[in-house]
Amino acid sequence: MLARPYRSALYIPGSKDRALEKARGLPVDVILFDLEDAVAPDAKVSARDTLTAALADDGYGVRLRIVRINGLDTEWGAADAAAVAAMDCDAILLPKVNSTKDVDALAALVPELPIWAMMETPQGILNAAEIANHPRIAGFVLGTNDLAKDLNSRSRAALMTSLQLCILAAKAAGIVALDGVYNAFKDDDGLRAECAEGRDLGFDGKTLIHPAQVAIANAAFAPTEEEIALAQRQIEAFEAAEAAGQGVAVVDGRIVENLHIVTARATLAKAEAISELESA
Ligand SMILES: CC(C)(COP(=O)(O)OP(=O)(O)OC[C@H]1O[C@@H](n2cnc3c(N)ncnc32)[C@H](O)[C@@H]1OP(=O)(O)O)[C@@H](O)C(=O)NCCC(=O)NCCSC(=O)C[C@H](O)C(=O)O
Ligand SMILES: [Mg+2]
Repeated sequence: MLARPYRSALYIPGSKDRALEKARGLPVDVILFDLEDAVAPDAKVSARDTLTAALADDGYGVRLRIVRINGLDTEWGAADAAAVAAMDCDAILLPKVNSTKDVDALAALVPELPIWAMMETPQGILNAAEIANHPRIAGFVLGTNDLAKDLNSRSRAALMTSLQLCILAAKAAGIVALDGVYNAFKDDDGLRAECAEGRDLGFDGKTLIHPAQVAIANAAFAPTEEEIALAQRQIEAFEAAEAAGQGVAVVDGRIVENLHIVTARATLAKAEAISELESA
């Protein structure tokens, strides 16, 4: 069983039939079916039924299906959670998680599904390590719009400490971390640059708001052909060095040790997982 890729995670308003239909044909790794911010208050209740029916019809193939509910402190949250518990989906996403108590509250309502946490409040960021270690938590999704609002910040640079705290917490706990959305959905160059930055920081993928963003994220978070070729050469060189009783190999003038082989094997496994997903 290969590790699943998380390069692209597209939000789809749970109230929009056309978008729910369109998503069945999009090459995304993850779908974030939204009942929260993408759905207007007067459509919140009917969106539950729309989404339940869409998921029952299926057609989403191997994509990971995650449903974002409204907060449990809202008038819709508890009923959303009960509805999602009965939906045909893979995980539930809780917005504005401040502490493990919020996760406990959802876990009590939804006993089976893995829980993902929106990391988008100052309190939540300060509690990132504890939240990541909660036994029901499977992934973090950065909510950079809410975070910028609460911090009264005006640039991505100002969010960097928060992004990195979440990545540290996620890596230490062995869970997935997805970067926030890029709001200017017609600015491909800007998205490409932000995806590259997110990849360099260590995120597993990027959350998206429009189908036109999918290919850019998929390319940015996949190993490049050069990275794959280098990983193969590193493994070959290291195995040859080991056979000759050496603990270190040299490739392209750089040392290659056991720890680099761990990264090289992870690169190949990710490339294989992507290839398997795309041919499914
Ligand atoms: C941003 C949009 C409102 C733009 O919509 P629209 O003007 O309709 O776009 P297009 O006409 O270019 O759409 C072309 C076709 O693509 C389909 N479409 C559009 N968006 C999606 C989507 N997200 N998923 C699936 N399909 C989509 C349209 O139906 C058109 O199809 P067709 O009829 O075949 O041509 C819109 O993209 C949108 O609503 N996006 C989602 C917004 C959203 O989910 N927001 C909430 C999540 S972001 C967030 O909350 C972040 C976080 O919490 C934080 O704090 O940061
Ligand atoms: Mg948000």
